[in-house]
Amino acid sequence: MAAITTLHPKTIEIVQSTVPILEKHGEQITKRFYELMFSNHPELLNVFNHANQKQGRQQRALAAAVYAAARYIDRLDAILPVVRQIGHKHRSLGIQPEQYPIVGKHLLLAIKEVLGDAATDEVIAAWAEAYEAIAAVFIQVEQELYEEAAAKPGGWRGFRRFIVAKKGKESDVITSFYLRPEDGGTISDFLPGQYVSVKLSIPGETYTHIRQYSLSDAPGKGYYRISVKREGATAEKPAGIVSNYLHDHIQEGDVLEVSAPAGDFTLDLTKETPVVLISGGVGITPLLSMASTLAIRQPHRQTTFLQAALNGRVQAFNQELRALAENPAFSYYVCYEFPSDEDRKHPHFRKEGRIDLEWMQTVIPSKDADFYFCGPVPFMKTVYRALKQWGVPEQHIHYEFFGPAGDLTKD
Ligand SMILES: NC(=O)C1=CN([C@@H]2O[C@H](COP(=O)(O)OP(=O)(O)OC[C@H]3O[C@@H](n4cnc5c(N)ncnc54)[C@H](O)[C@@H]3O)[C@@H](O)[C@H]2O)C=CC1
Repeated sequence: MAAITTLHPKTIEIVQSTVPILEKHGEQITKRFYELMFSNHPELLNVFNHANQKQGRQQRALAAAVYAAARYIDRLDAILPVVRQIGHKHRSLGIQPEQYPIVGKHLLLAIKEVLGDAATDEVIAAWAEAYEAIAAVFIQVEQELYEEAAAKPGGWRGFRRFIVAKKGKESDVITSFYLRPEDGGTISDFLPGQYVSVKLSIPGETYTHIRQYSLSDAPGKGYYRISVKREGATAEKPAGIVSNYLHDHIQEGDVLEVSAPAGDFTLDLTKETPVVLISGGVGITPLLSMASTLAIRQPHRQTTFLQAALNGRVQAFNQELRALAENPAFSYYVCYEFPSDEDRKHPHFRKEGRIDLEWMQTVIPSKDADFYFCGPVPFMKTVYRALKQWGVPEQHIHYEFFGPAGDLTKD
């Protein structure tokens, strides 16, 4: 476990008393931070997701993480679960200890610039010290994760070349890629719910792109399967560069660079408690891996799977879930927001519209269960609030954000 540096009480006092001021300017500071850092270190654009930058999600996530760490600066062990979650992502991206001082330097420059006179030398020195302590915790946790991933049978560091052994359509918008290592070696096991990072050099793009995709099949099959939604352009964001490239240009026989599996949104297979898996759209991928693993490892464990999709055309893995539902311990219910006449004939179709607590209570046998969910952020907010309202304790609520973490308690 990470050894945590003890800071001077004065430093702690200055940092904690300035958190609210920095928070007020939070996104302005992190936006400026990224601008400054990328102009001095454009090579870091190979690592950071440019789309999340443009939408401001990365800025919000970084601001939230830094200020949370600063609030707990006198007891950093309280934020270790968050550090581990971010550490998994960093490990899959290949973040290195030497990148932390670069981030620190530019973060302080941005704080100085945005706060102006309020950023006295004393304040900046306290933040520099605090940042170093926070970075030390991240670096140590990440080193442990690198070692763990490399030490596993079939494990590796960094990226490994995988051949697309099979490409298959799962719905109008989702396509699966079955990946086998080019070197013909073994691949490490993973926990259902984990993801891999995929690194791509796309013709015409200056920098490489890295994206995380959940593994959608059970472990132990000799391949990794990712299932990618084609991200079309919307009012909020342009079409996804990577997802469209994968759909349109990556074919069977092509090579992708892939990280070892990572992530802490995982199903606890040592427990026997009932499990409820709730998916929205492409958020089904980690949950299907959990359901498929349960079928192999704990077929007797009571499992309820709620699948929300806009309609049958964009609904993925219908056949796989119907096959799983042949097990009497596995109940499967489908919720379509806009069902077609054909969709209404689906044997597991139970609800039209959006998922809500009232319906959840009619199909989920008991709130005494472990709940896992994943889907678009508005969907996750709905599910999270419903579970809280129902009285499900926080430790039984598990969820995963695709991309930078957000806050489900805020609108
Ligand atoms: N965990 C995450 O951060 C995830 C993010 N996404 C992203 O979200 C976007 C949309 O994903 P799609 O698969 O196209 O989703 P979608 O637009 O097909 O919707 C999936 C389901 O969520 C439901 N839904 C949407 N808003 C809801 C709300 N407020 N309350 C209850 N249910 C709601 C819809 O009715 C539908 O059944 C994509 O950009 C995707 O990458 C998707 C899945 C997981």
